Amino acid sequence: MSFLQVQGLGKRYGDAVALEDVDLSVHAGSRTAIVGRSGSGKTTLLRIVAGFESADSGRILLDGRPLVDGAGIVPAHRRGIGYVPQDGALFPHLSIADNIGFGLERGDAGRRSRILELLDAVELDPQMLERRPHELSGGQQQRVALARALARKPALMLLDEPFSALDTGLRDSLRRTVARVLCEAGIATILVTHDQAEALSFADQVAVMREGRLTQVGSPQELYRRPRDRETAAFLGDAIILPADVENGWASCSLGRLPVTAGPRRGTGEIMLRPEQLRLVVDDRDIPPNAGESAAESWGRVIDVEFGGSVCKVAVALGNVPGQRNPLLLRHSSLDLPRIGSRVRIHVEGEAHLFDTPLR
Ligand SMILES: Nc1ncnc2c1ncn2[C@@H]1O[C@H](COP(=O)(O)OP(=O)(O)OP(=O)(O)O)[C@@H](O)[C@H]1O
Repeated sequence: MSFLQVQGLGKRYGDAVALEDVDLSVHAGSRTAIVGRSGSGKTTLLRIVAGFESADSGRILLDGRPLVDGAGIVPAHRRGIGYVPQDGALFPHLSIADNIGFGLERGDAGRRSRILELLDAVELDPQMLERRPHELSGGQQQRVALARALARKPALMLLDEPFSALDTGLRDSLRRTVARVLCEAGIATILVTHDQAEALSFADQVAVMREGRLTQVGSPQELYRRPRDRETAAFLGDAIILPADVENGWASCSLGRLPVTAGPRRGTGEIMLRPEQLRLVVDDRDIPPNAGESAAESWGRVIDVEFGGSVCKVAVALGNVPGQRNPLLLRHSSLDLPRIGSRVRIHVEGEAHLFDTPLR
């Protein structure tokens, strides 16, 4: 059974719809990421679950207990929910020890040892305990914010873009620490983020939010490989989208004849491939004029190369589609980058994905 259930949640600010009929289930001890563009309603959803905002309609149940049900609301401090905002929001006048121990009883004999235990869990040095927040780096402050939110052993942790102000290396390491700490404590977590790579690597359930609605919810693999539509596909990573004629589980497109996950559907529509499904073979020597007619292989000419370190981007104009306006953008190793103007083979691996949109 779901640990957190959000049912038909709605919220307006004046005429602006922030949330519309949002349903979400989160299992005990699991990690959910909510992704979506700026203004799509992610923070509003988190703040209503935390109890900092009220909903106009809908219900929220935590472990079977109603938190929001019509006019009835459990106040934020009675929900047993931890919340870490983007900037950590530490108390600037309190020491690190008192920030972490803020929610713990002052006279409690175990208070000091609990603070030390939390400091250790978030991998901070005990020498920092008497410092003030401004004497810590941004990443260290976010670790303190997490330790403070963990102090009262919440049943659910809400993280609102807690890594977004940090640079990439620090962000990755802090994300791994946070995931480990929450997993060890068995705390169900919802992370809000703009960053698709962060969502896909952190969560075991990803929910995509658009204009106040959850448009698709599923495992990271399912959403990445089987997005419902173009916009979700592009939001979760680079996508190669091509018109195709679909019949009997095969798609005929500018890259040849590809197997497609279409079930019994047939007609003309759009298929999607992820760039890692396309392998570019540099081969100037002997490409016969009818190359590209075989299944899952095509050929083209390199029109641009963008050096990007470990992964580079190669723009290829397909040879068998003279009128094609947009070149394909393929990923390639920096070790054997093709020259601009050279001819290449493109080999497609795995199945193409057909969007849910109706076929013509
Ligand atoms: N207090 C408020 N008063 C009026 N409108 C608000 C308020 N809070 C949010 N909104 C509006 O509600 C919509 C959703 O905002 P929300 O902050 O939830 O989006 P978000 O997806 O978290 O965006 P971001 O990623 O930029 O933080 C936006 O159109 C926003 O302008």
